[in-house]
Amino acid sequence: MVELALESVGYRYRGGHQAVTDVGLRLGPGIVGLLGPNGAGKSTLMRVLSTLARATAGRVLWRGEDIARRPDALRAELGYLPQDFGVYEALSAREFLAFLAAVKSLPARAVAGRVEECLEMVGLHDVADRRLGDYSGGMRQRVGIAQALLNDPSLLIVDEPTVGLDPEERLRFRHLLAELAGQRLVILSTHIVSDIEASAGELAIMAGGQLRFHGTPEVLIATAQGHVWDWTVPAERLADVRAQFRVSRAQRRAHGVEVRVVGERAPSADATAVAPDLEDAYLWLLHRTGADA
Ligand SMILES: Nc1ncnc2c1ncn2[C@@H]1O[C@H](COP(=O)(O)OP(=O)(O)OP(=O)(O)O)[C@@H](O)[C@H]1O
Repeated sequence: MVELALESVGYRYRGGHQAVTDVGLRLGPGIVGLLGPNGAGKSTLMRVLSTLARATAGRVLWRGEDIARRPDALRAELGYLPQDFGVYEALSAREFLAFLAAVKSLPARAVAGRVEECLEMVGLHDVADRRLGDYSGGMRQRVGIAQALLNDPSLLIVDEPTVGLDPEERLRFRHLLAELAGQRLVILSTHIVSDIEASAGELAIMAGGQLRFHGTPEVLIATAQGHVWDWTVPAERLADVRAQFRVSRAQRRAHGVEVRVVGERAPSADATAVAPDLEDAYLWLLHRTGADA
């Protein structure tokens, strides 16, 4: 049974900075969106879950076993795409994957077949002999996913994979991850709500090193019910409104700027209450837990 359990996990850097505090989570198959603003502690937590850093408090259990005691059991089933994934520019995707498959000790007779399967899965089969140096950002990220899939991992950890991608590549990458989930546990960290909006069945939201929410997007959205308003303001007031209220987005219209505001109460008598979406609910959560201060 694919299960990753975090019990009061904490991580303190050597200099003394407490990056993760008391995180408890139990995760099974499916896509989990790990969402949080920059500096929330996501990357640190991902490194702990990938056995690259050891929790300084609490423990992490993979299939019931402490990963600090038996890191290899998790590593054998882990696919990891770090935030700072780099490729060897002179190699082709096919060569690069074959190289990594050997480094990862895949059985020699299985390497060629598996490399082809992974290229196929990420849609790079037709360009697999091109130099990686000539790949776009999105294509490189797909190579990153392909290498993470080489060992057919049960646990796939992907850290901020859409940073630096253009909107089209971003979309394509999201679709790819959704297709790959199946029986795997995919943990996808991002600070962009739309990255996980369509795919994540579960959300874990961190801010200031702490877990602020864990549950389905629907539950998160329900918590913001009654706290979101549409309000049209003159364009010249926009800066003021932003300074005074939490604005989840603003759209210029012929008669002014339509802003969506989240908050305790209506920003003005002429604002209209509207149904929250995930972006609003995320902003509301950060606000009400004081994480956006
Ligand atoms: N090597 C380090 N030594 C000390 N503090 C660190 C180190 N790396 C990160 N931190 C701090 O730990 C906190 C959490 O950082 P982390 O990178 O885990 O956050 P994040 O949510 O992944 O943000 P980002 O998306 O910006 O990477 C931040 O305050 C960061 O400055």
